[in-house]
Amino acid sequence: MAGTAPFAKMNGIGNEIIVADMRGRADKVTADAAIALNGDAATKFDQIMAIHDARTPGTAYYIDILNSDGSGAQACGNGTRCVVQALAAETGQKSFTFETRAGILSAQEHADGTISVDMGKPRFGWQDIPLAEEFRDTRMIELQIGPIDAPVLHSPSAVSMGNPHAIFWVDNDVWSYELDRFGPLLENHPIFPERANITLAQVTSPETMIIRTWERGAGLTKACGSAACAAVVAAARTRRTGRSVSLMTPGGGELHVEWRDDDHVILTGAAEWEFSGSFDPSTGAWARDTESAA
Ligand SMILES: N[C@H](CCC[C@H](N)C(=O)O)C(=O)O
Repeated sequence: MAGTAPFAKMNGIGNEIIVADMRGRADKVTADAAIALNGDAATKFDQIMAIHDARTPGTAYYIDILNSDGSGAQACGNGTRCVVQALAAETGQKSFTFETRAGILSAQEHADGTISVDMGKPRFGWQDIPLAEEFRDTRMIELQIGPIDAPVLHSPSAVSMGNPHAIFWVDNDVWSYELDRFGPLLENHPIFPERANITLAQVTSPETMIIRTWERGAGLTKACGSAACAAVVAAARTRRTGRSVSLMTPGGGELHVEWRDDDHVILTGAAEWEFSGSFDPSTGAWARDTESAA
């Protein structure tokens, strides 16, 4: 055993995040540790953002992202903001370049404490998302749930933000859908060979929308940053909104997404520290730091 590692329990507008400090060590946070931490009400989380030493010149750190079921994720916008806030508090630095399994991304903390993450360029090709079969136009794919002649949800847009997303457009109240019931079926639908994050989006104006997300590997969450990016890109592509949109999320928090003319998608929002502790990255056994005990 390589010894315990420090962690901070944080959230990105309600998206439950554990930032794990794995710098200077060769081991990884295991799926078993993730499942154990998620099984404890005090450390229940949506994603672990494990900060490792850099692998690539020009990047500060490699970030390994785990979902609460122990699976890996390529992108996590809300978690990346938490990582930036933790590192900015530690170092005084405001801008960072990270590597994740989806590639290199940059992020910065602003004077008002909000943080912007450059989530990179969206991808729309069916093999890139990925989908199991060819769709020439992923603005609307054939997929529905509910009675065949009166589907409850149908014809989502599909987008990769490094990770796979399906966005279902709803005209009426986004809260009226049983996403906890449909989420698992859609996440694991055979059309998504790597599963998918499932979002319901209600466009309320060309600059605003409300989203709810069932996350791949994590279930219902209070916010999902990459889903916010996917929803805005898909909404702009289908002329439902412009390219700069504020989103309300189930936790009550607001995110802002801008799909810039250079094709990069910028996610902006807050991050919040809750408490710190140390944990065993192989088992998930943990203890709260006494000075941060509530
Ligand atoms: N909460 C994250 C997304 C996690 C995505 C993950 N559930 C997956 O792709 O497997 C966010 O803020 O972007």
